[in-house]
Amino acid sequence: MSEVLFSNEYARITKTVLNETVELLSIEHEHCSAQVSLYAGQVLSYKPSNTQELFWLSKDSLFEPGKAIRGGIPLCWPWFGENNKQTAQQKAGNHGFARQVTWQVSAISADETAVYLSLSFQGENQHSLWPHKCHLQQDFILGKDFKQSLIMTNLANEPVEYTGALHSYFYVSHPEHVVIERLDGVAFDDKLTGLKQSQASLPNCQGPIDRIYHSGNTMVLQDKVWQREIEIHSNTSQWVLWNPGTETASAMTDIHAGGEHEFVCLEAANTNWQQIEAGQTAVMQQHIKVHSLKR
Ligand SMILES: O=P(O)(O)OC[C@H]1O[C@@H](O)[C@H](O)[C@@H](O)[C@@H]1O
Repeated sequence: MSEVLFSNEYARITKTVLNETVELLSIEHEHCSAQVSLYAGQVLSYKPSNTQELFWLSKDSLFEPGKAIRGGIPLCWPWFGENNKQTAQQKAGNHGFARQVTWQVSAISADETAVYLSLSFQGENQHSLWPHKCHLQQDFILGKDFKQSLIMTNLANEPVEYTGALHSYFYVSHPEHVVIERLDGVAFDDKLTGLKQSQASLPNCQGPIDRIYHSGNTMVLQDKVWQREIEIHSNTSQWVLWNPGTETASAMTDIHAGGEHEFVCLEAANTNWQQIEAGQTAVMQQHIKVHSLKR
């Protein structure tokens, strides 16, 4: 079942019901096409015209209540990874609840440059470790480039703390053929060994790899076989680089066979607790540009 949500001379946006939990928006514009799930408020696809897909989506991804969708850009919020405030009595799943709730469309428009889409979510008592009242908005500008802002408003009467990430799964020819030279020499915490503030050169992005790099500098992910560069600007303090490698991926039911050879996650993240004062707003954002290196 499909319904046209928006249409003008520049763009057309339709909503399709996938199942009882998941509704998908399909976006068509002269400069790009994209797909966004209202469940999880998650971009699943973005394809600038005349180039290939930017994001990877698992063929075995689950689209079920309480499960995260594997691929695109899941939101890790209000905590990234394991919540270090959890206790034996109060357990917290990985990456918070924002990727498992339903978002609403709050605005859509389009002009010759782009589609402007805003999604929102308001909640309270979503998790015993994070019972606060909050409002989230995601603003997307989908044109020749991809822009995403996560706007977090604290509606509680006291300060709240969050960590988070825009967990982008970039579609690549193979992690072995991907280099991110700008991560060379940047101090990182290695989540696989537990070592903090390590330094090492990064010959490619072959998994297993799971690192928190302490840098907010612009990154360029270079795919030597597909001859494309993905340039990512963010306003966050860390970059998380993740690929599970074959052993871990084979044990994950929502990654299709060999899927780990098709993506590299480079996540714009704030992995240290950030405070938002009562009534105040904070923003995590990324701006992604795709360049072809083909002559
Ligand atoms: O399986 P999840 O919860 O989506 O997490 C995937 C990965 O996400 C990354 O951000 C983490 O650094 C990894 O440690 C984690 O394994």
